[in-house]
Amino acid sequence: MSVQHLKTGMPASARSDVDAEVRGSVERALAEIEARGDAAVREMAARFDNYTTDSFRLSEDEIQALIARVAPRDLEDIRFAQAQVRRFAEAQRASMQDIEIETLPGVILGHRNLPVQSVGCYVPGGKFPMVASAHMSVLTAEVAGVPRIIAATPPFRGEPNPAVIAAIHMAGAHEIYVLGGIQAVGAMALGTETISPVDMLVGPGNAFVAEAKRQLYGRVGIDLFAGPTETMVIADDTVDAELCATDLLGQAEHGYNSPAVLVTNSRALAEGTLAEIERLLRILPTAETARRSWEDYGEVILCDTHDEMLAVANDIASEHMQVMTDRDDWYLQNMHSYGALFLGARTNVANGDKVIGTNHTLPTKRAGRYTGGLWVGKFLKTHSYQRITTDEAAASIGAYGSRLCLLEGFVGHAEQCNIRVRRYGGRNLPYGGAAE
Ligand SMILES: NC(=O)c1ccc[n+]([C@@H]2O[C@H](COP(=O)([O-])OP(=O)(O)OC[C@H]3O[C@@H](n4cnc5c(N)ncnc54)[C@H](O)[C@@H]3O)[C@@H](O)[C@H]2O)c1
Ligand SMILES: [Zn+2]
Repeated sequence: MSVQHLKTGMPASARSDVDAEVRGSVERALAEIEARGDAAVREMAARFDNYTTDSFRLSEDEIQALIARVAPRDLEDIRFAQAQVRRFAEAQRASMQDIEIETLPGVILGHRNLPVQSVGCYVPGGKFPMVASAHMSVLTAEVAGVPRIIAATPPFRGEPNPAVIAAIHMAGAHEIYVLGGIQAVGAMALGTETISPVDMLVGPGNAFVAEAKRQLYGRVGIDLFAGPTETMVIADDTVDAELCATDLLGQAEHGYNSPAVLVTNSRALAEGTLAEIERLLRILPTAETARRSWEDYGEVILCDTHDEMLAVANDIASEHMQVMTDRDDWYLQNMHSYGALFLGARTNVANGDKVIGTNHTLPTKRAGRYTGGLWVGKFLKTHSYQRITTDEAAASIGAYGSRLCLLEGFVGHAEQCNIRVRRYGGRNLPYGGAAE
């Protein structure tokens, strides 16, 4: 096997130092919010976002005034994107069925998919006002039937961003708060004097937001670990360096810590992409952050074979996987760990981020090994129920139950079964042996 790095990012030890620092600040900030509620939230909004207000919650009048500032074309585009997200989410919802079956005569087992009762959607907006994240969290929760949906988004350049607020409102949020970072997710999950706590937190965010959600997990549910954006391009010589460089930088611009990785079996494409990236970084208006991401986290990995490329890709489990090869379908069949796949040169991550209809909130930091992205199913809880409808079933399954309880030493449990065997059982048990 020959897998060769033509470019690497910062070493793993430096990355884990960064993680440890974030972990510490989040721990301290959440403890403050828990202890002092709104006062702590207020101080953090002033410190991290330089933002003060009488009420972090927007009134209906404030929401309408912000929406009135959005250009009609922009509102129309948001409506279009939301229609695509809704269409796919509704089809996914329909794929989840409640079931009820008779597993043995007189034994009925079933499950129901029930929505979480209240969710807090984080809509990021420190560096860019992320309009699309509103559809992904709020609208999807709405399709799932969540009765209370609240959303928080940071001020952008000192005030709530009109397009983001419009998208959150149009997606169906019931309460909107102008709050960012740890103070937003902390306040929604822990509750304060003015915000009643939610059952679940969802949505992407920077390292502070993702870590805060991770620490709050257990106290509340979370969708997944959706931290700083990552992208991988898997390409062979069916595509050119300009396309690969564009796709890598397109996502590296998210922040200073967004890994972008090229995996290829073509040395010419690898070297060409490195050169193209340098050229594009001289003209891309967001080059300042994209360059930092590329220098610290960018990688170019040269393999001999597609099998090696597949193994590298599954191991890194990148959030976005753009596949542009002579065998895209083979990758679709064989990839097992990733956030979402983008297949073929016509497809791209930006469409997936903003408009095409699949959810853009996706697992990062290798969480793709154990979860897919946010979807309507994440807002639904699958609860089982059971019912015994005949005397014979109560006695027969009870005989098994009784013996299996005693096998573990649970006499009280066994008695729950025995009392029913005595009450409902005759001597003729249709299955299983009689209790002694
Ligand atoms: N995984 C996904 O699905 C996905 C999707 C979209 C976006 N993203 C990621 O979301 C992130 C958005 O990041 P962003 O920063 O622009 O917006 P953000 O809204 O996530 O974070 C902004 C907040 O961070 C807080 N903050 C900033 N510096 C801080 C510090 N030193 N200490 C404590 N708090 C601090 C501030 O309160 C601010 O309100 C990007 O990293 C992007 O890659 C991920
Ligand atoms: Zn993106």
